[in-house]
Amino acid sequence: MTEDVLDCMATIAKASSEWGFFQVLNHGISHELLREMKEEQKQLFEMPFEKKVTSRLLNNSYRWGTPSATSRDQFSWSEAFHVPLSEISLEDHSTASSSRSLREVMEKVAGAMSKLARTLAGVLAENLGHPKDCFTKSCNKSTCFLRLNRYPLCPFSPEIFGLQPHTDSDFLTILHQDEVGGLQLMKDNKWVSVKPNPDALIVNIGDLFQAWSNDIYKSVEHKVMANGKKERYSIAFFLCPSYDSAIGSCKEPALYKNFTFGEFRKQVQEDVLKTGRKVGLPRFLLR
Ligand SMILES: O=C(O)CCC(=O)C(=O)O
Ligand SMILES: [Fe+2]
Repeated sequence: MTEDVLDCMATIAKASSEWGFFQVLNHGISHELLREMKEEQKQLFEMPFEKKVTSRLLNNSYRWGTPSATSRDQFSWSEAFHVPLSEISLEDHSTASSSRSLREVMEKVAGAMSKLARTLAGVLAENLGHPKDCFTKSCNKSTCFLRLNRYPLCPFSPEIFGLQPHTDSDFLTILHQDEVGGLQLMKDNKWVSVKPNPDALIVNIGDLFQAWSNDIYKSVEHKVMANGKKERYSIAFFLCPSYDSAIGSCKEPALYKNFTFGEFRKQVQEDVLKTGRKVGLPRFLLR
């Protein structure tokens, strides 16, 4: 490996420890493809709400806001399609069949982001002395998913979130945001805005990678602020393993109990149901 490559790998590892977030340039996903994706995404979301809710589009993957919210501060002013990669190309039996061009573009974006996510996860695993594919082996097309997000302009901004503060329940996320802005991440107890850069993709470490790395890499809280003037679009790829995958710590002494991704998801869902909030990793700490 050349010195440049080693430097780049060290920079990725440092950012994952200190920020839990970084941006990548020269990521191999063309502007043209990302532009086409946004166009398709716009057309999809421009359908009437009624149709999005009832017509089983993209295998019934439509979600809006926070239907269970009981107060303004629990609400997310956004809507999304949340699609496992294995379902992008399936016939969706919807009454308003989503277009073939949308599915084709999604397939391309998913393929490219998946490759990038695996490369980056490989770099971060090797940095801790483990084989590149030691956990991405258990990530496949039915466990990873793509989320298409739309943040409509919001008359109640800035009191309302576009997306509630959260950490991602995966290994690693690749995100493409448009030029509007609004994404913020937590650094040293302060919210920091992630300025849109049309050439960059955003990468963030998820809860599973934090547990596996024994807290060396950080799964950092982030949120999206609603915007009173402009709607915003983003697309995210989530690198997830199968539910039966064990997420042990790769170092001793381990900070976390051994748990499977399925157990983690179940606990998150129970906490959200009971308290309205995800607790996440602290539930699995050994002491
Ligand atoms: O839209 C964004 O910028 C962030 C999306 C996000 O955090 C998520 O989908 O988990
Ligand atoms: Fe997120």
